[in-house]
Amino acid sequence: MADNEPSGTSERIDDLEQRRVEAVPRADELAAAKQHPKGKYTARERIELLVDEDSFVEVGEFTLRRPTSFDTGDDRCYGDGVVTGYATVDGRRICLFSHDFTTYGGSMGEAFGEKVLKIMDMATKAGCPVVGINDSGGARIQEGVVSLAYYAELSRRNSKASGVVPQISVVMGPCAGGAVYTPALTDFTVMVDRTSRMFVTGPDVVRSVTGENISAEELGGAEVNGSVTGNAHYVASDEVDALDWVRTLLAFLPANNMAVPPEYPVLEPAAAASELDTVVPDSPNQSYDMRRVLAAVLDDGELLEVHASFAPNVLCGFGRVRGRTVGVVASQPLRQSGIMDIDASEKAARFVRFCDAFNIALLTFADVPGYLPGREQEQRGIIRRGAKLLYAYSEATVPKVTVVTRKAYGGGYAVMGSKHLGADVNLAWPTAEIAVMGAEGAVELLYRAELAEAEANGVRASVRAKLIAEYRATMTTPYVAAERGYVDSVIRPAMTRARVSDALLMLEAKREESPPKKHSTMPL
Ligand SMILES: CCCC(=O)SCCNC(=O)CCNC(=O)[C@H](O)C(C)(C)COP(=O)(O)OP(=O)(O)OC[C@H]1O[C@@H](n2cnc3c(N)ncnc32)[C@H](O)[C@@H]1OP(=O)(O)O
Repeated sequence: MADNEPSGTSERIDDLEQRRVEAVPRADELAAAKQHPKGKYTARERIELLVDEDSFVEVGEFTLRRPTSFDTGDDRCYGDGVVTGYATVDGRRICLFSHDFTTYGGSMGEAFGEKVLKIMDMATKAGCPVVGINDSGGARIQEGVVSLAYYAELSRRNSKASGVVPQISVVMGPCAGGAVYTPALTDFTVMVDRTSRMFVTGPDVVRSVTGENISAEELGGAEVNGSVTGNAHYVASDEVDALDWVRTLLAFLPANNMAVPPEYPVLEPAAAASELDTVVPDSPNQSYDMRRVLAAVLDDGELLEVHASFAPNVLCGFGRVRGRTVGVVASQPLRQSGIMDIDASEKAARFVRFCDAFNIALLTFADVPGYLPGREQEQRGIIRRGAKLLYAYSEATVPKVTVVTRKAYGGGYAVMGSKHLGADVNLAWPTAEIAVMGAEGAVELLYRAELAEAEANGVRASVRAKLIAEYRATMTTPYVAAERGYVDSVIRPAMTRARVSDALLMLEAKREESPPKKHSTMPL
């Protein structure tokens, strides 16, 4: 034994304490000195902001990287650029990892990769959510192919854990190259305005390969990933806001796919039920805010929106009805009249599949004039990509309750939680217009000859108005669908919360089996 090595028990304990000081408080002090001037928290501070006080148990704080043929490893430090462990959030267990940008730029090498995989495996076996806080320069250059291997391994773990435990990524700095695929494979990604960047190749590479000059913010900032690409589910104003959002999100979710979401005390909605009787305007061409409907249906009117600024023509988010989590998919007539387009379809499909995987009942509100027509959407693949939502609803076996508030035209009717896609309870307001298309378009198509004759006689406007009124009275009502049982009940809007909550209670123990298969072949 070397002279400076501890021999007795008390010396060994002292030695442990010294090592711990070096691995944790001393490392944090150095990290804070680098991160704070940039307006960023350290890896452990971020964990402390996320989890319950004193609940974090670190795993692998004494990990050291192995020397490589490239260097001697003299600069090695404990932890190897990532802090891993488990903790509780609101008393419920989570596993987490948090990149330490101040150690080798938070880049992933072998020891780092092993730590992350270990915690992922632990979460999957223990059945608890995983939160990954990303702030990294990507693959560690000194460790070459080994670091690439760990990215691939991590993608495999993400895929294995998908649908088993909720996976949440928080991007709080750079996230480039292969590193972006872990957030992409997780269920939710949170970015921080102006400090997060996520791109496959950064501006320098873009410039050298394509000659294009583009800033990092424009290429992969939080704003662009939140509203254009849809990679970010929430854009936080700062790091504290990002971690608050994750805490709120976790409170809606079950620990794993075998568990049910946590139950909370029942809260009354934020708006009176009677307000729903006046939400839908008399004119079918006038919009209204679907959030007003949700305010009178959900507990406390609370909706935790995901993808709020991406495809805002459909709202997706978590709320509660009588203390139980529901996944809300709702047309938003305020934005593009709530029409279904590619982004809206993919956004809602992903959300529906998440809810189905994690036993979260689906509550759909439809006011949708159909699928968006036109060259741009057709050429970008609205057929294949629009089919994703049909697929997701059809595949979902959780309780599904749908309310048609106004328009449910054409493919929009079918896709927004219709009975034919397996919804359990379908309700409609008396203002519902369930038809192949709106009255104006239908009359132009059906009465071409009559309208031409009326035109010749100088009475086109009055004939057209009469035909539209007739079509509305006979075709665009909820009663044609109700007669056939496609709608279970036409209800007074003010009764919506009561009827939705009764339906969800009735469906609480719903069990629906799907035929055995290896996996589906959904249109990706
Ligand atoms: C399958 C996976 C494939 C991939 O991940 S390929 C992508 C590989 N990564 C990259 O190309 C990004 C390389 N890094 C960068 O571009 C920049 O460091 C980055 C992330 C934009 C951050 O820039 P700054 O905030 O200015 O910080 P900085 O450059 O001074 O870096 C801070 C310290 O971190 C180090 N670092 C950053 N990325 C690293 C990496 N990948 N491997 C090893 N060390 C890395 C960097 O050398 C610097 O160290 P030091 O403080 O000078 O000792």
